[in-house]
Amino acid sequence: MEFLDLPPMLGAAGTVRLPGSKSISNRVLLLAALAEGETEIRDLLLSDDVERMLDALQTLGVCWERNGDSLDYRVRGVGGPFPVKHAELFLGNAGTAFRPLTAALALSGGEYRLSGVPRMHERPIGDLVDALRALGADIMCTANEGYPPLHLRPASIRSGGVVRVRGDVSSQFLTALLMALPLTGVETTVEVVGELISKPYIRITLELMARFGVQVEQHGWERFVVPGGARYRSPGTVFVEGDASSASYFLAAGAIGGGPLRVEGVGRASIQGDVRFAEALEQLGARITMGDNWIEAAAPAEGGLKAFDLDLNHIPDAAMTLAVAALFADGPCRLRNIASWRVKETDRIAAMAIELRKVGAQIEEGEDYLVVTPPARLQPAAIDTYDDHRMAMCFSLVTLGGCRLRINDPRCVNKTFPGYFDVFGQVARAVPVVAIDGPSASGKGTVAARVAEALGWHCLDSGSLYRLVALAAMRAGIALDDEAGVAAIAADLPARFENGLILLAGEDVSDAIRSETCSVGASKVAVLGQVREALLDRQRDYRIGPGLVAEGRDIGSVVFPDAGVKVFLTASAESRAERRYKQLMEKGMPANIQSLLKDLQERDARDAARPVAPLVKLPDAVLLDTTERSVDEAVAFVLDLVRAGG
Ligand SMILES: Nc1ncnc2c1ncn2[C@@H]1O[C@H](COP(=O)(O)OP(=O)(O)O)[C@@H](O)[C@H]1O
Ligand SMILES: Nc1ccn([C@@H]2O[C@H](COP(=O)(O)OP(=O)(O)O)[C@@H](O)[C@H]2O)c(=O)n1
Repeated sequence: MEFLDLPPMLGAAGTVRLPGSKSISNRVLLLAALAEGETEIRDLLLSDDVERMLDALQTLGVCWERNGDSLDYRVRGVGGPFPVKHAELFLGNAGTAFRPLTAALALSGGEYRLSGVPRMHERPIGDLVDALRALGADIMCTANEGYPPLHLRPASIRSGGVVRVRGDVSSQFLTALLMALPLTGVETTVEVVGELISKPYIRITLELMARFGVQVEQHGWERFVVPGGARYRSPGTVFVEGDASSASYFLAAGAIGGGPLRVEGVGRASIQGDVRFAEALEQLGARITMGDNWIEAAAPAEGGLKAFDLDLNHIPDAAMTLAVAALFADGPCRLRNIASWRVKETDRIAAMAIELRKVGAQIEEGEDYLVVTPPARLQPAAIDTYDDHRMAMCFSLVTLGGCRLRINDPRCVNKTFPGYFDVFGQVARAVPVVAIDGPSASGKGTVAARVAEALGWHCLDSGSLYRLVALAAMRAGIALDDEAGVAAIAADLPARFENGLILLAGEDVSDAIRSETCSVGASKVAVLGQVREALLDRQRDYRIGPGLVAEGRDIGSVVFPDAGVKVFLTASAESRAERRYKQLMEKGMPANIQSLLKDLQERDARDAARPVAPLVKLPDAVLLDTTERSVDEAVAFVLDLVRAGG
């Protein structure tokens, strides 16, 4: 499976220009298609769900064109039902395309087949189908009653009167019906059965219908009257607001990661209900400021985020972000009235519970609620995303707790926000890493320790891990070429670094691992792929704020490929042998310069030739040859690179 490894983050701040709203994009496209006249749509969202709608409209005989590579589209409305009367539409997992098109096509007098991905076929549509059947539509659920795929056939529509639709499973059923009803040309009253959920989405629908010339008469949230003789007319140009649900990740990032973090494209003047996510965040203590077209979030003035108990029915999508923000609160947090999560891209309550537990949270899961108790310390984990863009996006916030995280199948974000992880990476500051790689005795350990001290950062001597593995394997009587045996030792190495000492099962082995036997042994176990793999996470755990200086052979290539500064430190073999000789003499350890040189050349050759993680100078690493340079000069050189920002 494809995955994305996110580094631990120190904080987040900056400005993000949001992609267009999915809800608005797909509604505006459908309204523009059904309207009389041409509509210019500016800042349309470019994403999978919108592609599904654009493809479907084209198949149905609606002409549209994109202005070059811009986000501006021109749609030539058909001024009534769709002209193409026979079509098969594949709509992926796009609920915002599937539901409204079902209603519009049911009233278009043609024969249509609508299908999607397997998950789409598990998402209920029965309430909408029932309402449309009550109007006379001929709709068959070809697999399971109440679920896509659907087969629509021409039928005489009994327009007018009252049609009832359930509002307590998905508000998209009501949206779909309202948007399609003007096609009948007759006044129709829609009565909502059950408590309407996600009301703000209905507000978006009504607002956009009004912009296209159809004023729905609203009686509370129970009755809506679509007037007779109403026809959609293009308003000319429509600007798509930024996506308020997508804004939630960045606002939460500002609240968790310091901020201030500003999102542009939504604000006080927004028609999207999810802007109220900002209010929820405010209740957690975040500092929120707002303009007409922007919102900014920063961490509480004092302390961390506060625990919460909130009814989130009005912001079901953005509420997922709060479930992850809860990991940073000062106590258990309750998310209430979120039953609609169960019929979204995945069963989001179940998925959220499983994944939040992976990072250490305690979870209580109910039919329509979730209680999240944050862990004392977040744990790195591989997060499954269930083909759900929001799972992927909201979990990225975990990294703001200084915790690295793997996101499986990260491309699911394409549904609504294709560039999400790049944008997140621009505002979130990764814990910085200086990677120093190079051959034996080139001075990596010495330089790394000095640089780390000067910066006040942590230091990792990765070679000592390979040395420890060799020592532990030799002591356990395991042959150094027994890959599985040595890897098992590496996976469970009882080693600690404390007060400048290196301890193996509590015993000080700082000098023992520097012996020639351990040097040769380390070089041998280092060629084993499984051993390297077993030590990978252990090395990555050293990436802790404010920063890390790590040295070895594959730090810049494998362990921390995203390191901001990469140095390839080297010196001639003769001077390295001489340095190592002096070093051993100072420690009172026996040595012979000729055999040191030979041994060092052999190890260099082994390190450079091995198939896994060989020692190479990467194109993005800066070469530092210290044959003619002192330690002080080498340290100053690296510090200059760090200060210059890599
Ligand atoms: N630029 C340099 N000039 C002279 N001696 C150096 C230089 N860099 C390191 N040394 C010395 O060489 C020895 C080996 O360095 P070390 O940091 O252990 O290398 P590595 O970690 O690359 O094996 C140490 O005694 C160190 O003081
Ligand atoms: N990141 C690393 C670090 C060390 N090693 C191996 O571990 C051995 C000991 O590493 P070290 O850095 O302590 O070795 P010296 O450079 O001090 O001789 C090296 O000879 C390498 O083969 C590695 O393969 N990858």
